[in-house]
Amino acid sequence: MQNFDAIVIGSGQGGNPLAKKMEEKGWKTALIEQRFLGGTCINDGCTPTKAMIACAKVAHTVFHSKHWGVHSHSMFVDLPFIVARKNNIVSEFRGGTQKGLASDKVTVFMGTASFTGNKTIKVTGFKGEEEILTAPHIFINTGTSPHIPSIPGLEEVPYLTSTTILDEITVPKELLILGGSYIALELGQMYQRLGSHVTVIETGSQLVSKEDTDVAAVIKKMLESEDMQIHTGAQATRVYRNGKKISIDITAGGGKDTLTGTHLLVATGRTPNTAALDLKNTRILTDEKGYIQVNDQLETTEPGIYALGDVKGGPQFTHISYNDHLIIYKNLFEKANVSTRNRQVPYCMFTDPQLGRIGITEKEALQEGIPFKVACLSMDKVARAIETGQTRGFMKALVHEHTNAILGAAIIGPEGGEIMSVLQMAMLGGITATQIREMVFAHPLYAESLNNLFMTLEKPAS
Ligand SMILES: Cc1cc2nc3c(=O)[nH]c(=O)nc-3n(C[C@H](O)[C@H](O)[C@H](O)COP(=O)(O)OP(=O)(O)OC[C@H]3O[C@@H](n4cnc5c(N)ncnc54)[C@H](O)[C@@H]3O)c2cc1C
Ligand SMILES: NC(=O)c1ccc[n+]([C@@H]2O[C@H](COP(=O)([O-])OP(=O)(O)OC[C@H]3O[C@@H](n4cnc5c(N)ncnc54)[C@H](O)[C@@H]3O)[C@@H](O)[C@H]2O)c1
Repeated sequence: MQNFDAIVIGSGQGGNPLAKKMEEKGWKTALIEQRFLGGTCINDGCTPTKAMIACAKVAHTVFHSKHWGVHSHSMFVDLPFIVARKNNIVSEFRGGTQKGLASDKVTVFMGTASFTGNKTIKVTGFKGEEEILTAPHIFINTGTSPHIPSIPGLEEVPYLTSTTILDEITVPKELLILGGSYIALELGQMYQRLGSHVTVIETGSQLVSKEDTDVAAVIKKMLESEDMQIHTGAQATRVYRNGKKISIDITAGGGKDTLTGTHLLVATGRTPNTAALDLKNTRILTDEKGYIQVNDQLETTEPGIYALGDVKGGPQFTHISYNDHLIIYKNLFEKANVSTRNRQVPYCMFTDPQLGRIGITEKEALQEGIPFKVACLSMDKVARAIETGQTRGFMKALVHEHTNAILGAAIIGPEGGEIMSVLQMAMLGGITATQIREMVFAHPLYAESLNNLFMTLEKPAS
């Protein structure tokens, strides 16, 4: 048995910085990882997808270059090169994580962690070798994996997930995608731009179900304008091999249809990595889906054991996992009293154009009975967007009816995530819509149009 002051399970976006900081503070810290250092974000999530999405944008720009008066006569997509470029970036980031942990002298165990008691953990290495570790403080950062829905026949066809598809070196000719949210739309548009014919099948009545209907409608229109086929309100009832292809029977709008493609990507959400942890040997409780229950300071139902990142449920983003580690660290080492309550949750869907989001939606404001007004500006009224030839999308902000405080925003447009961050900062600092309407921005930035966005509160844009 090896004794530590702290054990971190999972090399995720919260676990790595927390392990390093605890070691720096003199706590002897172990970190256990069963796959790759760096977790989902670096190895299967943000880094590889955003690296490949950048290539798809170049392909799209070259393919449509005549809109900018530039003619390119021959172009082809070199997917093996794109995948190799992505792998190099991933390796570099993974190597950086490894170096960082080593330089801070965190003891890394490669293997799968499971609890044998409340504060004892067994690590099973890749060759079956076992180590027992114990510590008074344990931090679970084991993340999530692709959720595979139970649809008749799905297990009999060779489906792809967001992890496996990224290593395909041939562009799928016809790509069927189950799901119509972040992963489905980012990867769907990416493969469409790289040369696939993409069909999205979403059970919900709209894409990106959490967003307002006008936001979802604009995203659907934008993707359809790139020839993606989108079926919403569609229930997949059966999946089967059809010669060399895969077919899916769907019911939608009271009718039936069969969709066929060469490949199938399942992007229907994530499931928490808690099964292997053997939590039954502890007093840690999970919810019905397996997510670990925590209080607003991220402590589980077992004192001294915390959960951070996706495995605790709630918004699943890298920056939230990172912020979780700050909450835990500050409370433990700086005697702070910070929590997840009222934390800002910004996010950006990296379609092109992007969807940048912060604060509440119109749907939520109505549910909560908050008096609000809506500022809305189409991207084809934004000078910078007209100049760069990227006029799809719109800016929308919810403003408090009486105080003019900004309650939330959705920016669909070029650099939508960056523009959203300007509003996020305003929300944090209590800067009102009136102040932004009159603020001096550099011309001609996209953000400059925040002046015009808030002018629409007095006079809607024509
Ligand atoms: C395709 C895709 C794209 C994404 N894009 C974005 C994006 O653009 N922006 C964004 O903010 N978020 C994005 N996300 C979400 C983001 O990746 C996660 O929210 C983020 O990685 C946080 O993860 P985490 O810290 O909870 O743990 P993770 O990064 O998931 O790490 C958990 C680690 O724990 C290990 N582990 C699990 N069980 C055990 C065990 N029993 N023993 C030892 N080790 C174990 C796993 O192998 C893994 O390495 C994306 C996700 C996906 C799948
Ligand atoms: N840019 C980003 O920040 C980014 C990018 C990718 C992923 N992520 C994170 O990863 C997580 C997972 O993303 P995701 O898109 O897989 O999941 P999600 O949970 O956001 O969406 C899953 C979608 O699949 C649909 N669905 C469920 N079962 C279905 C079925 N049988 N057939 C068809 N559709 C079905 C749901 O209605 C839902 O719209 C998200 O929570 C997100 O936070 C973030």
